[in-house]
Amino acid sequence: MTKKVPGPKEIPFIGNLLEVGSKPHEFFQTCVEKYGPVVRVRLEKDRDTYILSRPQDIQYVLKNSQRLFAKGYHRDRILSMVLGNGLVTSEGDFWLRQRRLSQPAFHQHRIEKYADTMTQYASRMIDNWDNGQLLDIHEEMMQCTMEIVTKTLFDIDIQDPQYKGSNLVGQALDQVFHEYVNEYTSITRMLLERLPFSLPTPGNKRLKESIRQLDQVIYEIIEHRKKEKRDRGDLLSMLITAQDDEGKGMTPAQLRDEVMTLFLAGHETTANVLSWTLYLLAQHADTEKKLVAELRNVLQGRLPSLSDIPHLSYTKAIINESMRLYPPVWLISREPLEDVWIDEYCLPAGCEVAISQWVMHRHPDYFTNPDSFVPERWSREFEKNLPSYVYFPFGAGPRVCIGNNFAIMEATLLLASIMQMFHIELDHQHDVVLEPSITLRPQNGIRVRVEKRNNQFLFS
Ligand code: HEM
Repeated sequence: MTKKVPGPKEIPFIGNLLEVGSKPHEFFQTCVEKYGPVVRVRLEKDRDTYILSRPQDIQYVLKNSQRLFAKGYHRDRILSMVLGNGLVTSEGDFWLRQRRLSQPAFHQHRIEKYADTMTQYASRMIDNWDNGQLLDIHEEMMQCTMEIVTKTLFDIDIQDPQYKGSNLVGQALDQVFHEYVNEYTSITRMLLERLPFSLPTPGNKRLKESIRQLDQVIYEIIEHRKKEKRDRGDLLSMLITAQDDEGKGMTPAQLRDEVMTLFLAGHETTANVLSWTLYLLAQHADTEKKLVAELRNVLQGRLPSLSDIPHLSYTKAIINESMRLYPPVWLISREPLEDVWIDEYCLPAGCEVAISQWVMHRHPDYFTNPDSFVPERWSREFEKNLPSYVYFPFGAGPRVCIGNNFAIMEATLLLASIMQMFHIELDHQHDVVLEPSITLRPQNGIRVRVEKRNNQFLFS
């Protein structure tokens, strides 16, 4: 016999939507605190959401993410239209084949080649900053990670004069990204999902037009590359040459979907890590001091490189702690393909199972002072004793992030490049607001003043 899953009272027709408001992450956290490890809430018209927060239940869902649980992205029509059937949105055997074909592009020895691009582009960004300048640090991180992903995906430098002003991939991708992510917040997306996408609203028209333009550009590049028949060292070259056991590669449509997916998945997430890390460092002078000491000791004033990364252990602890407090992906959602049992509770096929990094990473059972920024907690001993499936910024199981090593390398190199040259001061006139969209981002950016460190501080 199944027991009734505990959860907050719902209002007819709107369920718990009012309580969720613009802070679903906090609502989920309160539900777990109040009702325990399995909570039922109503956020959609036609199905319940079950929030799970016990490591063994999270393990069960994520490990069985292919056999028993689907990702359920077919419900998000706009996302499906932008990403098509790429790695993030596809399911079952199709996903498995694509994952196997894409995996070699992310092997450590392959992505290590991108380290120089990362520092080079970070240094180009920093060179444009003046001492004392006010800027939106999130905008800077978004631009820099976008340039890095465009170069590593397509071997295109969007600052190169030959690409400037022409209708090229960086601009087209940026346009789609802007229309999709900036114009469709989670609330508008939830409402729009109920309307036909064929409705000629200005937003729909703009999104469709930018996707059309982008498709044109991407298909041209793919065609040109296929004719060129040489490995340019970028991710696209790898995807074009990848073949399955039967010697079959990806069709142009599959390549298009994977390229779009990698661009979107690999760009804003890493920018968010960097923005939140800089935001935290600006509020923790002691941590900043220790970080600068490590950078000074390891780098001696030169730009960081791949071989420095193993020596930047405090930098790594800072990134871990920042992703604990501000996980760039704050929620993983799954849909059971059949009825599943979690203890004495039966979760029906087709419901939503929600697993939240925000909730788990701040869970008081696993982290002392869970809301405090303490990079020192990331000792070897602590990592060894931390139960699995409590800290998972990149997900886990078969659908774990394919770009996790790429992202950590990029975040480390960019953070080291920035912090050895600049001190970041928050602009206290500006409110930083968390926006839990698909990613956890600062809604109106983060305004800061950048102050150049003097050479004496750097080299003495
Ligand atoms: C700090 C940065 C990043 C974070 C926190 C992050 C987080 C995640 C998470 C949590 C998932 C799993 C989602 C789920 O299970 O439903 C995921 C999947 C994915 N990520 Fe990332 N990601 C990051 C950077 C990147 C980068 C740089 C790339 C590519 C260049 C990338 C490409 C992907 C792809 C393709 C998937 C889908 C994998 C699959 O289902 O097979 N991500 N990411």
